[in-house]
Amino acid sequence: MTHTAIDDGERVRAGSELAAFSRALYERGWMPGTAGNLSVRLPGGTALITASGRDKGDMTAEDMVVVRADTGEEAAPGPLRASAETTIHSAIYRTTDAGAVIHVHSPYATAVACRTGHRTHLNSLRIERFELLKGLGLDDPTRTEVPVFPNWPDVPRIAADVAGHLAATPHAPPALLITDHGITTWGRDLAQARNRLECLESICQLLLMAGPELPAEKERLNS
Ligand SMILES: CSCCC(=O)C(=O)COP(=O)(O)O
Ligand SMILES: [Zn+2]
Repeated sequence: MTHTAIDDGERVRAGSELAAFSRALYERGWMPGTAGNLSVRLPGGTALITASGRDKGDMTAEDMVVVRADTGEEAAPGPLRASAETTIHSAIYRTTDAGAVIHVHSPYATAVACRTGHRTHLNSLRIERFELLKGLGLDDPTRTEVPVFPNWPDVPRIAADVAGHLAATPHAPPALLITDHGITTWGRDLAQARNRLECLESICQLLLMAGPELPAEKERLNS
């Protein structure tokens, strides 16, 4: 099967699952005002991703676009445009074995991304000791460094940063933050990516409740 010949039954099944996850994440308040995007890897080097600018609380299987998994190029002409952030999903599919990617603007992770990130440099959020780290599938579940990327207006530039970081960091956690923007997680399927997102959103809530300064923030303030 080539990347343009997607089995229609598979496309509708995957599209229905994407739509259901999107509606559920919207209901939690994590995809306000059309924010966020989700994708799944499909056979034949493709991926299915949410269309750009749609109300994420009102998605159906028809609101999805087939793209090339490795580049994000739309696989066939059609009326819908793929998410404006498709290249970030492609960067993850190119450099990991992820089967699904979720990006949301959930409040606690986004607040931590705002306070930890740098406008022009890659930073990272060190997380230690939280029991919820065990939900991320890490080699060492006692600690991790979640990268925090600059929110370049040119999305492919964010994607290039992400691809470079993941290619150079074999034990990177299945998650990233974009400062002033949001959080992205991935896993073998949407359920695993969503569970990892829940763990990180909860950890970020706890970090914000635990003290006035975040670890990376302290370093940044002292530098
Ligand atoms: C109103 S949110 C601005 C764009 C964004 O950050 C996002 O997550 C949604 O973009 P998409 O093109 O996937 O709708
Ligand atoms: Zn976004």
